[in-house]
Amino acid sequence: MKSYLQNNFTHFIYFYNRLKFRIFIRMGLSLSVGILDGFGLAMFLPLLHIAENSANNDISGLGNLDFLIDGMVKLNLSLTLQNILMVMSLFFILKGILFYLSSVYAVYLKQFFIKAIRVSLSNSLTTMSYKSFILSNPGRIQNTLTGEVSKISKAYESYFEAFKQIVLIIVYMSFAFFVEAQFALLICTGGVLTSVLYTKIYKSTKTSSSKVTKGSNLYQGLILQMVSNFKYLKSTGYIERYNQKLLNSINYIEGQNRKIGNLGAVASSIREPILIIIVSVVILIQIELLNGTFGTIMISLLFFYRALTAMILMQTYYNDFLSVSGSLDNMTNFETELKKSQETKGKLTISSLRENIILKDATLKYSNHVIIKHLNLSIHKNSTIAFVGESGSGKTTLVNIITGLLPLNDGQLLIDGVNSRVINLNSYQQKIGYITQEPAIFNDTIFNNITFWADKTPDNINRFNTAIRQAHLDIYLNALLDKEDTILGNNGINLSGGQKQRIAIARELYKQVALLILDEATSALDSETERVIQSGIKELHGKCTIIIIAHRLSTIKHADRIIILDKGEIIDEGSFMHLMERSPKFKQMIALQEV
Ligand SMILES: Nc1ncnc2c1ncn2[C@@H]1O[C@H](COP(=O)(O)OP(=O)(O)OP(=O)(O)O)[C@@H](O)[C@H]1O
Repeated sequence: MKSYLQNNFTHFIYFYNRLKFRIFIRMGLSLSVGILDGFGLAMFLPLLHIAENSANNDISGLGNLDFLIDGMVKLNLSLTLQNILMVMSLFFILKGILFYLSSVYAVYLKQFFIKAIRVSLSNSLTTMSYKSFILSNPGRIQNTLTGEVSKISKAYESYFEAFKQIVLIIVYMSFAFFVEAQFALLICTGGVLTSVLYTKIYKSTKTSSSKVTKGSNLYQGLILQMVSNFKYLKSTGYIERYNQKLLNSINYIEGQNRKIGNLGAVASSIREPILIIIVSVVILIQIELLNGTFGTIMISLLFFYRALTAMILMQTYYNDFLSVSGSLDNMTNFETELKKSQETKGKLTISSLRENIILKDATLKYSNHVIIKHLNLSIHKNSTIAFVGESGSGKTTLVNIITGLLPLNDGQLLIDGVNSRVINLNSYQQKIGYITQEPAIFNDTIFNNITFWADKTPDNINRFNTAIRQAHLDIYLNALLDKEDTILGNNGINLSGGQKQRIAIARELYKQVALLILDEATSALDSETERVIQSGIKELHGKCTIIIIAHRLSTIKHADRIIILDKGEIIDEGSFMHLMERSPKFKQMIALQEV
């Protein structure tokens, strides 16, 4: 019972934190609708009396609701059939108006709630630290931000509908108690006894709901991997085997969904027969054993009919809520994890790189595994520096530190002498260009891909054309029917590897970055294009700071400095010629490449 209450309280707090006082406005409106409905229904009793005994104007039997009759008398309304019908209609008209307001407010609140969640999730994802991101499950992120949000919408809807029905049950029960307390008490006892039956159904529904959410997270992960590895899976014939994993996952999720559906079917089909049996037994007791009067029982029954309908609805909505409550728990945990995964935000904004980037005694670990060890490095503005070393020596990690993606465990990253911890990293990263082996291509036009959705002003078009020329994309672009408005397709599916890289290079040239990272950037280019790009980069030599991660040592001949990394440490550095002369390791690397 305690955990039952705790669970529901947790959910209420979750909703309250996002809706605040609005929750109570919604509840207040529902309550008012219920009360007006009760008043309207209560008018049936004097109506019954008039019908039974129209000559005799002795109207009583409303129990504690007699004040309604008194109110009419005070307003000088004689208790005629017309007046009673008029007052009753008035109550129902008012109820209709409030019902409308309540429904409109509920729609507004739902939109408000879902929008707040979507905005908060996308903001939190934007400011999530890179380290947390690489340790997280992409399937879960995808599933939570899309499918799960829709389920949360359903959870919200059913939770408040159930809540509303509870309010109505309380209102109708109170009216029934006012009219005939003994009868009401007997029915309630029966109601409480049956609710024990439902506890088990609720519990199983909740368990299955959590399993559906976990299954969906896994399923989304599998889909994402299938899409990104589609070519490999297809060309190797592994796709059928991989598809079997998807099918297993689908079977699991749908098995749980079927269980939830079956439980719902059991719950809703036994509900009415049970309730009718209770009411019948209680009527018999009331009339046969306790000598109750039929008139008051009829009005009580009217309220009970309303209360029982509300109870049936409440149980249906509550079961609906439980069927998606796993999503709500998942969302709560996900939001908490996202909060913990936020990058630390310095305040100082950077407008350009003025002098240098310095690493002082830098150490970075993954768990307890030291990847970069007490490394010292100074990169001067507008110099070109290359990182070389065997696979796994820490080149990419080092670049990730320099770009502020990975915070150091020890030591300092200084940008123009300022510790990166006090810098607003986003302002620094806005000055960085990054060209990787797998360039980021968006399913949009060439213009938008390169300018990152800039307006087509004459100035921007000029900059775009210059970038296109420098990246040697002009011949390709001119041959296209839609020119710069050509859509590139998902992940640049319509492009060759070399074209993708040239688009990526053009984007960074357009951006006019202060620091350009080339991570094996020319790997997918043919020799001629590579030569052209190299000359483009050479053009940039001295105009911006360039860091190159290259396996092909021929591409870094013109770098000002080459840093040789081994197991996260700098083991040598110097110009190409310099290292050729004195570094056996470098000579060995060159020799291996010439083979
Ligand atoms: N997310 C991670 N969790 C744990 N260890 C990691 C993670 N990412 C990288 N590493 C480890 O850090 C070390 C350095 O990796 P890094 O990618 O920097 O090497 P690299 O020199 O760029 O290699 P390559 O030339 O193959 O790309 C490797 O031992 C790698 O296993």
